[in-house]
Amino acid sequence: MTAVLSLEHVDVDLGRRPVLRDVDLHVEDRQLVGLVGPNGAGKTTLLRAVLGLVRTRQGRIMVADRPVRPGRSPIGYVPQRHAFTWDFPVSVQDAVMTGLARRIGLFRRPGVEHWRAVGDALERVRMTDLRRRPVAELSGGQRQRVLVARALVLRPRVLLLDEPFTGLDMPTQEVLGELFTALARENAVVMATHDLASAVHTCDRLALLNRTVVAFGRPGDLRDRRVWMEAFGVSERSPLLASIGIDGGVPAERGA
Ligand SMILES: Nc1ncnc2c1ncn2[C@@H]1O[C@H](COP(=O)(O)OP(=O)(O)OP(=O)(O)O)[C@@H](O)[C@H]1O
Repeated sequence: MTAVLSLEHVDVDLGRRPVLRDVDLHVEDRQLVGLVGPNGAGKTTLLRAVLGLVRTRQGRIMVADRPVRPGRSPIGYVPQRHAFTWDFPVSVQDAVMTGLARRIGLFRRPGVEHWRAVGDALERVRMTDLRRRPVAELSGGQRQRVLVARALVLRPRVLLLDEPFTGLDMPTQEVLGELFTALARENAVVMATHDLASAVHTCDRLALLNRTVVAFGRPGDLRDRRVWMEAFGVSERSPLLASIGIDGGVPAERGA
């Protein structure tokens, strides 16, 4: 199968400092890929490079067989929840409609087809019943769903999620993980996360990033503790290894 998102030999510098080096990553349709690595590994920079928001020094990024173009490639981006203003007096459906603002254009009102796209997106994240509720009244998990719906209104081929589990309790993480699994039946999904247990449990593939892709594979195949130690810069006594079942156990996972 061909990749819907591919990065080949990608280098990115920020402020003249090397941040990403020789990154290779290939994501197929209907794959849920977890992008994991320590603080400063370059996860956000990689997502921003895929969005065309930072310049690559060299290498190639292709989305749906075309070089990435900022704002034009079929990519849905779900920012971290704190990056969105939640105390603004708008309803769930209006917040989701902002995902179409660029397409609708300045000073034009949304048409029937735009409201249909909003309705479809809300249905996919199971928020139809709450569509008229002010966003200020939503829980963290519901807010995450609104942001996902806002990305889905553009009907992207690739969905990028930036730290979707941060600050959410385990039951909410589990329900969201199921949602992302369902979305990955129709889209390629790339999720940057610090939540290793959820990533191992939810994702089809993991990319271990530390300035470059240290390892890529099914969670169940990434059992060599040395690659985790190298990617995260931890010792073999680190609780990180135990938390993902590498320490003697076998990680539970989806789709092994
Ligand atoms: N605008 C910038 N100018 C220079 N360096 C930057 C800039 N933005 C980020 N960096 C550096 O690039 C590196 C990668 O940062 P990035 O935010 O991509 O990592 P991350 O894996 O997302 O980290 P975290 O998990 O902490 O969010 C860090 O060393 C950071 O200090």
